[in-house]
Amino acid sequence: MAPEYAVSVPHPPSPTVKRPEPAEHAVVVDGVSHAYGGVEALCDLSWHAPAGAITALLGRNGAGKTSVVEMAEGLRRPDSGSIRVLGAEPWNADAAHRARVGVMLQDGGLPMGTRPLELLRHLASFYAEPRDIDELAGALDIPTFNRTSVRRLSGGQRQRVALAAAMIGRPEVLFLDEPSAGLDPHARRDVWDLVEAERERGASVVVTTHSFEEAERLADHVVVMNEGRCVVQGSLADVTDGRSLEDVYFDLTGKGTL
Ligand SMILES: Nc1ncnc2c1ncn2[C@@H]1O[C@H](COP(=O)(O)OP(=O)(O)OP(=O)(O)O)[C@@H](O)[C@H]1O
Repeated sequence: MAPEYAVSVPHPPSPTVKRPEPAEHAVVVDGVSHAYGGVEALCDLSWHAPAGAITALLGRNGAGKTSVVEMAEGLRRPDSGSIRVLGAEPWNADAAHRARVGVMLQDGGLPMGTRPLELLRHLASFYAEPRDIDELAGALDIPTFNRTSVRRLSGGQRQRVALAAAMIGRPEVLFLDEPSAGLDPHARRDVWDLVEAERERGASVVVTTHSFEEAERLADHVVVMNEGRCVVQGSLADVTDGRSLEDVYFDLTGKGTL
C-alpha cells in the first residue's frame, strides 16, 4: 500500500523517470480503461504476466482480451491507465524494444504474396541472432506446404506461419492471440510443445485462449476477464483450488456476475 504523507512530498519523481517494474513481471496492466466510440471495452483493468512463465488470458467474446493485448503490443493506446512491457510503455517504445517482443495476431497480418520459408528468411534477416529457420519451420510442418503462397494457405497453415514469424527473433515476451484455434490435433500439440519450449528458454508468454484444455496444459498464471475487467488472476492452482478451470470460469463469467 502507498505510504500516507502528513505533508506534501517536496520533490516528486519526474514523470520522465521510468520506475523499473519488479523483475518478476514481464507485463503489467494497471488501471486501464478504454472506449471505442460509446462502447466501454476496458474498465479499470489490472493484471500482470509473471516473467519466465506462460500466462493464459481467458474471457468471453468481447471481454476485451484482444484490445488489451494490442495495447501491450503497442498497436493501440488506452484512454487511461498504464501498461508496461519489459518496463517500457509499448506505444512509445523504440525498435530495440520491439525486437524483444514477438507478436502473433489473430488474423495473421502476413504478407499474402510470399511463400512461407521465403517470408521467414526475410524476417530472420532483421535479427542479429534469429532462430534456426529449418528447425522452427520443421517443428511446425511448414516445409510440407512451402510451395504455396501465404494467400492460398489454409487457415491452420497460415496460423503456423504466423507463430513461426512471432518466434523467429527469440523474443523475451511473446503475445499469442488464440494460437491453436482451428488447428488440427497434431498441429495443436506441435504449437503447445513450441510454446513450452519458449518458456524453457526463459521467455514470458501471454496466450489468449478460449480452450480450457490449452490453458490447463500450458498456463502457470491465469487471468480471467469479464466485461473489460479482471475478475480473477493467480497461479492455475490458486485460481482453480481443486476445481476444474471450466467450472471456475463459468462461475466468474456467467451473465449477471458483475
Ligand atoms: N476497433 C474497434 N471499434 C469499435 N469497437 C471495438 C473495436 N475493437 C473492439 N471493439 C469492441 O470492444 C469490445 C472488446 O473487444 P475485444 O476484441 O477486445 O474482445 P475479445 O475479448 O478479444 O473478444 P474475442 O474473444 O471475440 O476475440 C467489444 O465490445 C468489441 O466490439
